[in-house]
Amino acid sequence: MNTKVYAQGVGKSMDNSSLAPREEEEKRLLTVLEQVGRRMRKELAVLGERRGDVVGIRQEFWEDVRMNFSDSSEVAETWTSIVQQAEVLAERERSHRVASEAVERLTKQFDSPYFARIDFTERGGGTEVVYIGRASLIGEDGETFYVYDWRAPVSSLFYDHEPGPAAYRVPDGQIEGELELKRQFVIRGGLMKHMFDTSETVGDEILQAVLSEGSDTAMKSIVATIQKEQNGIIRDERHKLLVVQGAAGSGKTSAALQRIAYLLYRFRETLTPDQIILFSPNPVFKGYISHVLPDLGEANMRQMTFRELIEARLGRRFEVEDLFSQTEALAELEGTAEGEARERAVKYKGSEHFFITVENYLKRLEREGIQFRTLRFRDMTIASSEEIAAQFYAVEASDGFATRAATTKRWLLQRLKAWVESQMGEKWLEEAAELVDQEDIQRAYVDVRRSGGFHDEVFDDEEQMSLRLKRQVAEEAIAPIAKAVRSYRFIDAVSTYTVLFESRPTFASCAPDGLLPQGWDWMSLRAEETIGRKRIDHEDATPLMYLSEALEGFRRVEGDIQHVFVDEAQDYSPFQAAFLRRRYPRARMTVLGDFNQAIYVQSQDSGGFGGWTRLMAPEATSVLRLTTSYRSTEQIVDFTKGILAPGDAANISPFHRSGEPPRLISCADPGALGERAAADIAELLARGHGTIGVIAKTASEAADAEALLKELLADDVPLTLVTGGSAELPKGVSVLSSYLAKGIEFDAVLVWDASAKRYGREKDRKLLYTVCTRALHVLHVYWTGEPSPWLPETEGER
Ligand SMILES: Nc1ncnc2c1ncn2[C@@H]1O[C@H](COP(=O)(O)OP(=O)(O)OP(=O)(O)O)[C@@H](O)[C@H]1O
Repeated sequence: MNTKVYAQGVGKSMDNSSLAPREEEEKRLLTVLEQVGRRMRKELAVLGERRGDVVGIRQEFWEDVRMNFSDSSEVAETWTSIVQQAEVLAERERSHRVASEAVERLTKQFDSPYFARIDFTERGGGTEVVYIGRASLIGEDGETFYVYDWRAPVSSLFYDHEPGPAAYRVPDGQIEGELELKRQFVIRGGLMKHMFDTSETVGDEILQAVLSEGSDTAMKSIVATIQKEQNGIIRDERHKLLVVQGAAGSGKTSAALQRIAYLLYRFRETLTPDQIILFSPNPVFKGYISHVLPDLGEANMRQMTFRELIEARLGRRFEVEDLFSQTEALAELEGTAEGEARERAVKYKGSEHFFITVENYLKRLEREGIQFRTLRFRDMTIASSEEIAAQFYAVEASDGFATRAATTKRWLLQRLKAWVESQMGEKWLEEAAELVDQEDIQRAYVDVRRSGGFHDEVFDDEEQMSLRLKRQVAEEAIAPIAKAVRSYRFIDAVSTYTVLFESRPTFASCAPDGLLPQGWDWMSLRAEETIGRKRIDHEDATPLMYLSEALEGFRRVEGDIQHVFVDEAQDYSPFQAAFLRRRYPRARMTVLGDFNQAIYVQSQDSGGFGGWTRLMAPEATSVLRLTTSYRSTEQIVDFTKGILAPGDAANISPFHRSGEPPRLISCADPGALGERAAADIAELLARGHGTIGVIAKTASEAADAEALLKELLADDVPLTLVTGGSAELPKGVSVLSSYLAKGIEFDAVLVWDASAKRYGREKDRKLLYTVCTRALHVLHVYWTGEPSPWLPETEGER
């Protein structure tokens, strides 16, 4: 590598003959900062003015509103004046927000306006000097580009090329030429700390420096050090489906977030953050990555866990098992016939075979077979399930489920209305109306007045009042039914689903090979036991959700989403992958995962990835690999590779950053383990490691570990038990389960009890790998009794 270093610091040598470029760059930096300062002054003035406006309007809001409720026309006028005043306030608040965002951006630009410079000579043209930063900076003339946004087409030269012949893509083609110079800067607080000329795509020194820093409780953006292969992922516009297999710590999540920022910039006219959705593994991870986009000056995309999706659809009426509980239940049943049957069911219900079966079943449901719920009030039938079915199936099948369901919904709402009218003479209603309180009578009175009642024929008006009252009472009585109809609950998706496990011929006729899966009888009994009792096994949740959403029509559910990102994709079953594809029919998909971290039974048979790569046509699909692990030191990466089977570890290489070897520590008993870990924690904190993760296998072991450590550590040590409900990663020492550690990282990781008892089975190998790869700088592995057979032999302490 050929690197010129212009200042002491991260680099090794100082090149005195090159001070002139440094002076030149410092001068230029001042010019840019001056521009930033000027813009800042302007925006601050606007901000002050708007703030004043907003405060003023808020204070005087009620003074400027004419309040008069003496009659209905006055009420209307009062209402209009409130609306007007609120609109003025909203408008000022909007421009206040725009100005305050600009000030925020400029503040960041003042700190570090750019991180790179490239000199590019276009073929047949002159040389252009381009500075690249997190955001662009354009002069007041509207023409001078002081800084280009890192996402501008020309900026990709920096990430993709070394000096020499180079090219970059523009929307209508490609621009070719010669990259004359590539320079990197570290600017902090407006001061030039370092400056390098480099011949590598993105110079090693800066990356080294960035990676050696301590980790934080929130993820950082990698904009200044994006690597070429990551840039390929970030800027891909050609493929509808991007599948990234990347080693632990290779920057999959980072690349995904940078890609979202890129897409929001590139398609800013048509794409908004709420049209992008990212599926995260758990709430802790959600919090962990939620600062990256705002830091890049973009609003966050939507983020959710698959669990939240399931809960939203099924959680209100059923107790739905989650993936962790399923995993722990399977572990407990291991070796029993029951355990074997359940594992078979989990794998089958996550398979493509089952997905096709459900799809075929849906085709059949186009003709017949959907189960509907009878609408009933007390013992009166408002619409029977047969009538609803007849209505649903009367709509042309070619209109699709969405239209048929919506038409049926409208019909049912009409039916409810008619039913209310039909009840006017009924005794129950008369009685109920007599019990009505004063407030309701008042409402009926206002209603009658509004519709022009209360004139001379007093008798008639009274009758109208009574009718109104009764109507009101009847409508209130059936309000829950109307609400259920509006949210399509007249379709009984659960019963429709269970038919598949009640009727052999139905299942067999839908299965792609006409066969029942092995263990169908067990699944059938299990469905009766669980679903019949309002409990849903995790393996049934996605198929059920699929059926339920398909019967309402997916377009209605989430038709507007344009990009779906799935992180930790190896944890999804092929069924779930195919489901997401159907759920977001118009979306492009970016899917990132690592088959070496596939720790759940539901996805193990697919090699962790099979389900994703076949979702779209091969020409629309790109499968990429990231093999360099940036997170951990060379010593940790080499060690963790040793946990995997040799074939699986073959494609992982560390980024050359050296650290201390992992420590393997055998302890006499749990008490000794606790004492040793507590002493090590105190030492690691004293050495300045800001985030320490104590990772136990299960949630209950994590709770025990935390209780023990709390006793042993001094009171002022920041120690937190991170649970499934935690939304933020705390500073200091976090104690958590292996499942929650997915996707996040710590300066130091202490693996709590890596004994053969805990991590002894083949299935535990990838889990142990996942846990150990969370470490940036320090890794300690403790156990009692026999160590896990997956721990590699090292020369460390035993
Ligand atoms: N180009 C880069 N420049 C600087 N840091 C990087 C770069 N790529 C990755 N990193 C750092 O490496 C670490 C791991 O990145 P990230 O979490 O995105 O990896 P991952 O592939 O999603 O990991 P895992 O699968 O293990 O969860 C992070 O600290 C990230 O900041």
